Amino acid sequence: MNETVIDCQNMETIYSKSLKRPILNGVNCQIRRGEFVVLLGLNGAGKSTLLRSLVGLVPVIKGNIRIDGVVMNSQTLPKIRRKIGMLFQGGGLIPQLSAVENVLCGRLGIRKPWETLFGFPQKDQYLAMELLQEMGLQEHSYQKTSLLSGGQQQRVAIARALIQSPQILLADEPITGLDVMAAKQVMETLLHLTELGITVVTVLHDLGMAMEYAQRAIVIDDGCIIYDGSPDNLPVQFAQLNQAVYK
Ligand SMILES: Nc1ncnc2c1ncn2[C@@H]1O[C@H](COP(=O)(O)OP(=O)(O)OP(=O)(O)O)[C@@H](O)[C@H]1O
Repeated sequence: MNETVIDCQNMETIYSKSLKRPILNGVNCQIRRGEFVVLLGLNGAGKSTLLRSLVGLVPVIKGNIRIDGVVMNSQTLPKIRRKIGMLFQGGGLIPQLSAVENVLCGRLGIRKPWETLFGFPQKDQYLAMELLQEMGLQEHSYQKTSLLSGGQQQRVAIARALIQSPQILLADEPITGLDVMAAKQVMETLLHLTELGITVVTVLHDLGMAMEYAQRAIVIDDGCIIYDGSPDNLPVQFAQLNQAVYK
């Protein structure tokens, strides 16, 4: 479990005119297989940008990113993306489709167009049902996702990411807007994935959840990592951040 799967070396992203600096500047971090890492920081710090840069959605100007030992560039990006599942802010489900149809959408990047012309192969459908069962959503499989609760929708989104069999799952604020019980269910699901060897990196705003579930916390401020270590020290880190903001 000591193998590095995400390696950012002195990474600098595109320049933001409004910020008058690169959005991320000199980011160094190494994340191991099966680690559960939370990214924290104030609004606009650069957390989502860091997640998006790991799937090649943000241009990197300096330094490099290695995923599972492979340096990210235009040639390696398709291969790298197949290793990574992404949960976007708000889940990104198609509300008028059922839960199982949404999960199957996760196979679109893997199947060739002709393979899904008359529907998804039966093995994909079994896999989608199996994942919904693992998420405790079996009885909601054929329900439109617009009719599911926020927590249930988030678990459908996790199943959709998992149908690609990713080695890494990146989640952008997966518990925002959920009640405590639903948020805990999502966090427990993510924790369970790390026990299966999947690396989970998630943006959170909830220090309590970060301390309860994550192994490691990375705090970003103004595009730089200002803390990388145990989640137990987070209250101190945030007290310092707040002091700096109100000075
Ligand atoms: N494509 C872009 N071009 C220019 N600036 C951008 C771009 N994407 C993000 N930014 C800016 O970079 C900064 C960091 O944005 P980011 O979304 O990564 O922050 P965040 O830490 O995830 O914030 P939040 O907690 O509010 O979601 C913000 O000031 C944002 O306006």
